[in-house]
Amino acid sequence: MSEGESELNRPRLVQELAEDPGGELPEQFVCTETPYGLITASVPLMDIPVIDFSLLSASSVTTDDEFEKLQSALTSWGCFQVINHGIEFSLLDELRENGREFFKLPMKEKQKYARAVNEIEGYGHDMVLYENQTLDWTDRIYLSVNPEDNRKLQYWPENPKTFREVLEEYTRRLKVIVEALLKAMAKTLDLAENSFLNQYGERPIIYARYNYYPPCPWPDLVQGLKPHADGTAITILLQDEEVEGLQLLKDDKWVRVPIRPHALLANVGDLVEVMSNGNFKSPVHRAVTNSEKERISVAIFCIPEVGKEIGPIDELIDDKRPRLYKTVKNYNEIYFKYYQQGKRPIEAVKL
Ligand SMILES: O=C(O)CCC(=O)C(=O)O
Ligand SMILES: [Fe+2]
Repeated sequence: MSEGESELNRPRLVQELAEDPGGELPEQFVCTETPYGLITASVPLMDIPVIDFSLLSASSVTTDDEFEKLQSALTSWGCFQVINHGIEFSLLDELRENGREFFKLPMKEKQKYARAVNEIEGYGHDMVLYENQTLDWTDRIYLSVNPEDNRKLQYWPENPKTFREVLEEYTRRLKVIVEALLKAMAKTLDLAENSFLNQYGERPIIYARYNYYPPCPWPDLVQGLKPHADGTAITILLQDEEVEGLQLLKDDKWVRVPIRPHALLANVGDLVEVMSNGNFKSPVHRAVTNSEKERISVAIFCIPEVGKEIGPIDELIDDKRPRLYKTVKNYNEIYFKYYQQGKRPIEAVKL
C-alpha cells in the first residue's frame, strides 16, 4: 500500500468520464458493497428535525421548546435543518449557481485552479493516497476561507464574476450562525454557553468544498461520496435545490435526507462528538449518484483553531459517564488517512 499521491496515480476527472460517450468505468470506481451494505438497496426518506434559528436565538433555555427540539436532534441524529437563519435566499441561490457555472467552464479554464499533488486545496478529484482506494463520482473545488490570512487566492475562481464575493459573504454570515449554534448546543447540555466555543477558538478554520456530481451512467456500481463522518466541529451543507443524493446512517440503516431548498443542513462533526463526550453523535453520511441529473452541494467545514486541544468537556465526565475520548490536536492530520481507506477516524481517539 502506498501513502501519498504522485502524478502517476492521478485519475481522470469524473466530469471527463461522464462526458466521454464510449467511455468505460475504470475499475477504481467500482464499489457495489460497503461495510454498510449494498449501494443499490432502497432507502426511506428521513423525517429530519427542523430548527427555527430565529426562535433559538431569541429564547432562553427554560422557556422554549426549540431547545428541546435541538437537544433531541443532536442526541438522536446529530443533524438538523436550520430555517429562518436570516441569510437571503438569493445569496444561497447564487452560491449554488456559481458552483454550477464554474464546473461548466472549459477544462482549460478550470485547470488554472487545479489542485497540486498532495495538496487539498483547488479544483480536481479526490486525493488518491492508497492503491486500493475506491474513487468517488465527484469533482470538487476546495478552498480555505478562514483565517483570512491563510487564503490561497490562486485557487479562488475569478469566473463566474461573483464567485469570490458570494463565498466570502456566505461564510461571513455562517460564522455568526455557527457560533450561535455552538452556544445553544452547550445550553442543551446545561453547560456554560461558551463551553464548546472555548475549544473552537476565535480563529476557527473554515473550508468550503463545492461538490459536483455529474450524471453517472453506472449508478449501481459507483458511489457519489463514500460513507464518512466529517472531521469538523460543525459542517453546514447547502444541498442541491432539486436533486437528492445525501443519505445518513441511522441505527445501521440508510435514510435519504429530504431537500428543503433554502434550509441549511447542520451536521455535528467528530470534534463536537468528542467535546460532548459522546452525548452528540457525528453522523455517518454518503452521497449517491444519479443517472440523469447532475447535482451540486456546497459544504462549509467549521474546524477549531489550529493547535487547540480538543477533549471532552469536564462537566460531562462523571462516574456514570466516564471519559470516552482522548484529547486530540490537529485532528485533520489523521482524518484524511483514515477517510480515504473508508475507516472512521474517530476510532483513533476513542479510549
Ligand atoms: O453532497 C453531499 O450532499 C454531501 C457532501 C458531504 O458530505 C461533504 O462534503 O462532506
Ligand atoms: Fe460530509
